[in-house]
Amino acid sequence: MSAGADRDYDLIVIGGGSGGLAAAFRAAAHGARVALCEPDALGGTCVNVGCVPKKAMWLAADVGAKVELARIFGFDLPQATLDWSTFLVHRQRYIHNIHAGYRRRLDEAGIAVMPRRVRLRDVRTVVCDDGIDLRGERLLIATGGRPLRPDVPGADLGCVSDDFFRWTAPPPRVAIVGAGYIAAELAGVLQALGSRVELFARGERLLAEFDAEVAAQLTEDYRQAGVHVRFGYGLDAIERDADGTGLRLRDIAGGVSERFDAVLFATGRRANTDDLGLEALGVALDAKRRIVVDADNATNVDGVFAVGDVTTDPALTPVAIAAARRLMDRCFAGATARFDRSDIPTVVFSHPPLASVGLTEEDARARHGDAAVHAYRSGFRPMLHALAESPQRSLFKLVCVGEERRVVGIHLLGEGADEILQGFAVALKRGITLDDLRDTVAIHPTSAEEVVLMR
Ligand SMILES: Cc1cc2nc3c(=O)[nH]c(=O)nc-3n(C[C@H](O)[C@H](O)[C@H](O)COP(=O)(O)OP(=O)(O)OC[C@H]3O[C@@H](n4cnc5c(N)ncnc54)[C@H](O)[C@@H]3O)c2cc1C
Ligand SMILES: NC(=O)c1ccc[n+]([C@@H]2O[C@H](COP(=O)([O-])OP(=O)(O)OC[C@H]3O[C@@H](n4cnc5c(N)ncnc54)[C@H](O)[C@@H]3O)[C@@H](O)[C@H]2O)c1
Repeated sequence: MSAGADRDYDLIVIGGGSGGLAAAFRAAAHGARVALCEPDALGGTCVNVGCVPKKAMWLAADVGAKVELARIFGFDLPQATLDWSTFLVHRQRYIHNIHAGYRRRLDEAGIAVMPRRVRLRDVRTVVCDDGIDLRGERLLIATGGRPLRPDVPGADLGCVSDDFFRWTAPPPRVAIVGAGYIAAELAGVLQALGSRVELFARGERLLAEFDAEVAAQLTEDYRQAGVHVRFGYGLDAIERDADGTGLRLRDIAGGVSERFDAVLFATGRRANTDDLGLEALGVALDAKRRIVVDADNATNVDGVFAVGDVTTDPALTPVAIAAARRLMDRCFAGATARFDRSDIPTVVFSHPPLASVGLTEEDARARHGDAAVHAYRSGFRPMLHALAESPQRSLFKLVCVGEERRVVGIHLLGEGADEILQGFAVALKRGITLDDLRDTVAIHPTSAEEVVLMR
């Protein structure tokens, strides 16, 4: 460990989000002297404007939908409408408790927290926005990303996901632009919580990275739930109505949409690499201005590392955390293991949720050839929805390769899929075959049993 002046550290972490905090805690646990620089709320995107408040809204929407099912079953209940201001107290109290937990753990770990925005002065020094220099043997950049707006006239009239988390009531009519994770998630939440939602996708499908059939079933479920989904939409501009009461989308053919109370852009994110002084140090960035890291999360500059959304790694909280912990184990505990980026499971918290691990059928065919790929699917109405005669359907799918039918992809859309996948993701990583699944006795009656009963 380095000796030296007060402001010398073994590690300086820039950014106190998922990756930065995980790194700071792990390095300190190995005995390193750590400084963590974070000008905003601890926890970064995930805790403040990402996974956590999003999941809270998803849970509220899910409860509301279940109340509607309960009314169909015969429970004597009024129509479920959420008073957002009441719920937001619960959501923000939960987040406040996370902040307090981090604060306590940082103090206990002896990590110096600098509530400062910083930039790199040289490969061992960062300068805080109050002019103070900090020196570190190693620098870890974990500055995450921010929402990106499309480059069209009137884009500033629209909102992004950060703004969504400041809303205190659902806008009556919302246009969502985009077709990725955030568009799919917020469309479901807003529709279930009382907005009328129209989703404008520029491509021909939702969730381009996910299995096409499963994404098509989600589109169908959304349409059944009342979400208007439009594909092949070329956005040209956002305009405010002459009387100032609403917003309209103009498409590239000159067509003008209906009136909306809010337009929400879910059109991707941009890495926070501006104003960090990276160019001057020669830190390599890709075309999207993300930091290029190797398998060890090292940049091309010795002693400068990066984790999380600011890098080319998948933008998921558990990825940032796992990469950070492995890196710190290597830096400060002599470990050699690397973060294994294969078969990362993920869930889109849509309504119903879509859980996925491994290869889509399309990817498997491209990688292994058509003849080697065998897809198995089970489309069904989950019991809860069948009882209520609600149209929502589930689609579970397995993608297998070779004679032994090794399972290389599991894609689950439906009630409970978010909680079902984790265990099966372990099995997939262990290299199971279709026969291993079939040899496992089903748990009945569940949705999960469909995974082991597929023929
Ligand atoms: C709406 C939404 C929902 C999401 N839902 C999920 C989900 O359900 N599951 C999931 O796995 N992932 C989800 N994600 C993605 C997840 O939030 C990110 O992958 C994760 O937060 C990345 O962590 P990070 O540490 O790389 O960056 P961040 O969490 O963004 O943290 C970066 C931190 O760096 C700080 N910073 C920036 N510049 C500086 C500077 N110059 N000096 C000092 N500090 C600086 C910022 O203030 C910030 O606190 C979601 C994202 C969004 C936007
Ligand atoms: N449940 C989760 O784990 C979760 C939830 C939310 C976000 N995230 C992470 O955050 C990342 C960012 O989410 P996101 O939904 O913003 O990005 P995304 O990359 O998932 O989707 C962006 C969407 O915007 C569209 N788009 C981009 N530019 C456009 C334009 N000019 N006009 C119209 N459409 C445009 C793209 O075609 C795509 O459909 C995700 O990739 C994911 O890694 C994860």
